[in-house]
Amino acid sequence: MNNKDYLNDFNLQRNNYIDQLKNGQNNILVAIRCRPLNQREIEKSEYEVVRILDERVVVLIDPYYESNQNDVLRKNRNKEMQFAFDYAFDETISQVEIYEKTSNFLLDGVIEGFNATVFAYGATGAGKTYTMVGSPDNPGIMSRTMNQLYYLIQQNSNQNHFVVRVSYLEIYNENIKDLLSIEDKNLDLREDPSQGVVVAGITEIECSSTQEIMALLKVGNRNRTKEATEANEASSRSHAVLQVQVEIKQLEQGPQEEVKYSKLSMVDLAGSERAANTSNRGLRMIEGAKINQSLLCLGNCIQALSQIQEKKNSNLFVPYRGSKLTRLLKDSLGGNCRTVMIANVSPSVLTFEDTYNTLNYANRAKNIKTNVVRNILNVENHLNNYAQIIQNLRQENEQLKRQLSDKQGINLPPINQGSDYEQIQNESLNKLEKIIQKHFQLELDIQKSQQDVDFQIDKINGLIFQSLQDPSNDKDIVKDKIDSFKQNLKSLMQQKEDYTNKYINLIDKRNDLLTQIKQANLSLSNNNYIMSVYKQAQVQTESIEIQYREKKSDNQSKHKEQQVQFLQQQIKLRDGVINDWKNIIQEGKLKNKIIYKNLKNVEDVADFARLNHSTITNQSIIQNGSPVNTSLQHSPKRRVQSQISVHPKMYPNQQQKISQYHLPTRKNQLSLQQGSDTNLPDSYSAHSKSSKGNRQNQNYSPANFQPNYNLLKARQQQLYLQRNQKFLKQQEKKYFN
Ligand SMILES: Nc1ncnc2c1ncn2[C@@H]1O[C@H](COP(=O)(O)OP(=O)(O)OP(=O)(O)O)[C@@H](O)[C@H]1O
Repeated sequence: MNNKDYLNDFNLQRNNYIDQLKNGQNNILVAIRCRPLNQREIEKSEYEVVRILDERVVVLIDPYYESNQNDVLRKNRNKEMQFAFDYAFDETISQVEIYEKTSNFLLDGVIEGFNATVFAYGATGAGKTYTMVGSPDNPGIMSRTMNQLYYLIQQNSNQNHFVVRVSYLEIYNENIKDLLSIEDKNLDLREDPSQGVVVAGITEIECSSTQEIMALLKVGNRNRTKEATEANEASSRSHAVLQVQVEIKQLEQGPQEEVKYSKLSMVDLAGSERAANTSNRGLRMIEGAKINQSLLCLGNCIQALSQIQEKKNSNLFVPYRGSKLTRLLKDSLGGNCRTVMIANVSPSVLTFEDTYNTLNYANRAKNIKTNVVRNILNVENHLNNYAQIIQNLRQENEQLKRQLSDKQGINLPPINQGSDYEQIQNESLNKLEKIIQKHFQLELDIQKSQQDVDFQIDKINGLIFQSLQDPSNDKDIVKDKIDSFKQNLKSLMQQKEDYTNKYINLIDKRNDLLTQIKQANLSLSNNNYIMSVYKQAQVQTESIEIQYREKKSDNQSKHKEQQVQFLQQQIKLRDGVINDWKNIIQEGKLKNKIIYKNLKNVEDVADFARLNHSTITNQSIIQNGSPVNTSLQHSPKRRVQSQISVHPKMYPNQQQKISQYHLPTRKNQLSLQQGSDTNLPDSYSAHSKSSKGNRQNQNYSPANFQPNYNLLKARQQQLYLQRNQKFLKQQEKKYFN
């Protein structure tokens, strides 16, 4: 097989592998990126010990090979070590190419609900941050990935609705810190049954463009823990994790709404160098140890996961809990996740040990069992070619440098050309940043005071309610207590109003801030930056407000529940009272019957009836018959007549007479008693059993005064209900005013 064939073979294998990754059969792609020698390294005339071949093989030349022959530990190392990866990139690879080859394919899965993770691994100064974040002119994987994500979202927006939320955190010395929050506190990890691993209380910002996310990253990166080490002037001492949560909702839903979630994690790991290598002591050394601990744990997890894949044995233990980093990335590494690791190395001879460690680490993650031996043969051929090319380029480079310095009159522009403009911009930026932070700090302070007052108001309201609820409390004591509570409430309400007004004023002033930002005429990137500072602060105050409202509505619903319980008790009480009254009514009805039966004269009937019917004045009811003349309603006694019923069948011709009936005098009461005679059956008769009697007197017979029990009952019930209502009103007044 010639070189061309085996290259084609390589590419074919790689494409197949990426296809398998896309289909979920594999879960990790490992790439190596070797950066160019930096200025310092060139100045020190350091030479390169790394060669990259065919975008796949890394050859590492051991500079200490000869001297190590006496070292027992290093004796078996080869002079040239070869490693094969899915991709290996040399210093000529552009930011866009590296993105397109390693990460672009992940995005199709992300908008389908699959998790994806991209790591940058490597020693300090090897180029991790450059690969992940890049520079404004040459953005790295994070920004390009987000661009593609928003592009795909736009392409799919007619089928799905997407929400993108971003959080940015760092893990420093095994502590998690929110990089998008002003508050400097450690956050906890929690395992949520539906959402997987979550960082409790982290700021999540909904973003709609890459620019917004990059501006947030800029803010976050400023908060990141950095220190100068010997190897890197601005060495990141923490692992930085940018997590992008994507919520995918189908626009046309069936009866059951389906929402997919995916998490895209982009991780810029802390330098993997050994603590000894950077001459670090004390705290720096502890940092180094912690960094190494979590990276080791990450390596163990990756190895366990690849073994699960290899052996098809899902029972193998994955030590996620060994570090915060692996706990956080648990569902990004395992399950439905596709992981890309970009291991960064420096070609310099001085970093040989770090490079060797990095390549071994990456190799553990991706132990490609392809025909390495055959490749090595070809590698050696290539190696010679590459060495020659590099030699040529070096010479060319030196020549150009000499030409440049020989040229008279050409002064390279100073690096800080245009510094006046930059200085003004920076000053404005700093000034605006301070103003924004001061403003939002004030908002936060007012918000907190307002919430404190609100909390006290709720507390007092609760106390009032409690005092009212306890029936055993002495009424006067309760009244005194409530009066003093009310006094407090009044002053608190006043305070609350003052704070609310101040808060409203501050919110109005946000517009002034925005105008100030506009008037500062900042460059586009500075403007983006300051707007993200503004947005971050705004989101923070708003999220505190939302958190408070949620807490308050929780409290309110608890309070409402208490009130409902109390009212339910009241209803029970009322039902009990009504039942009691119903029984009394029943009893009263029976009693009435008995009383009516025992009434001795019409006067008594009238009095009793009046007692029970005092408010019914205009109704004339004859039971089962026609109404009695209602013209006789002047005196209470006459009124009684209108309510007395006579059976129409008994006295068909006497209706008129009855209607003209005048209440009997004392004189004829006797005769009524003696000569009572009616043909009324028992059910209609008030008290007479006799069917004989004088027709003359029958008008005066008590039998004619049949009481309307239904009416009585209705009236009684009406009265009792009125009394109950009055009672309930009194109760309400007592408890709620
Ligand atoms: N591929 C590259 N091309 C050009 N310059 C690079 C490249 N990679 C890294 N650099 C430069 O090397 C320096 C160190 O890189 P970087 O800060 O990315 O390292 P790092 O691995 O993130 O280090 P640390 O772990 O200490 O944060 C930077 O000045 C960066 O611009």
